[in-house]
Amino acid sequence: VHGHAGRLIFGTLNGKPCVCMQGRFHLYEGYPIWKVTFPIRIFKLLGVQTVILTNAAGGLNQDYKVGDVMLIKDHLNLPGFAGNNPLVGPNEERFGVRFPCMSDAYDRDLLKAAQVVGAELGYSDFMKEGVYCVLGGPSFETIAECRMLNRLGADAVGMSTVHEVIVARHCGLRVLGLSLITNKAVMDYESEERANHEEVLQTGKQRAEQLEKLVSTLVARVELNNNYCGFGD
Ligand SMILES: O=P(O)(O)O[C@H]1O[C@H](CO)[C@@H](O)[C@H]1O
Ligand SMILES: Nc1nc2[nH]cnc2c(=O)[nH]1
Repeated sequence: VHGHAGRLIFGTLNGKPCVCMQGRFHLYEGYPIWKVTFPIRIFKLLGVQTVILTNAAGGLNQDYKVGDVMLIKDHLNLPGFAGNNPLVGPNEERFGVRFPCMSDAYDRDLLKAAQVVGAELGYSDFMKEGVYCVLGGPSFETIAECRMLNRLGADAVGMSTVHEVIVARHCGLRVLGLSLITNKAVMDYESEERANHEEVLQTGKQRAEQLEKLVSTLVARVELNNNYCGFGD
């Protein structure tokens, strides 16, 4: 998508071997869903154990402000309700089971670790925890859709992440998800606000440094055998 470099960056972050996707594929670009999630399986084959997925999202929760960072505790896969799931088709037994569990999709220890690191960095005021809902896009939501999603239990809405999470969990990767609330979803017919991609990019730039700090500090604490040091004891 415009503004996504489309590169894989290999290196070390705070001493930990990492690969970063500079950009991602989206359903609305016309890719089949298996292609959208293909990089996750490549990461698995490269030996990756933990994935940190980030996104820009519209805030549905009325308590959220633009610039908040929501730790994803769960998701609503709306395209999945209509059969659009990246695991549809013959199951690749090399990666995982036919019917993977999703009630533990977002790793609770990693989420706790992100909260601890966020608090240490002084970010608690803008850190939240909530439910992310994926839609196909590329059109932003109508007012009625935003109201419905909020009633269904979604705190933020976007057009990515969930498919990658499903494939990551299928092959046993641990997942942390972070949504940057780049705009407030319009829920009121009197509102003059209009969702737009420019605001999304602008909010992203404003929080970029703090998000980098949050992720790099967290990565420093993740042990390669998937245990964590410094948390829960
Ligand atoms: O989810 P990411 O890729 O962060 O981007 C979000 O922002 C874009 C819309 O402005 C859409 O691509 C939506 O999914
Ligand atoms: N669907 C959707 N995706 C977004 N990405 C960033 N903001 C939004 C939004 O309001 N809605």
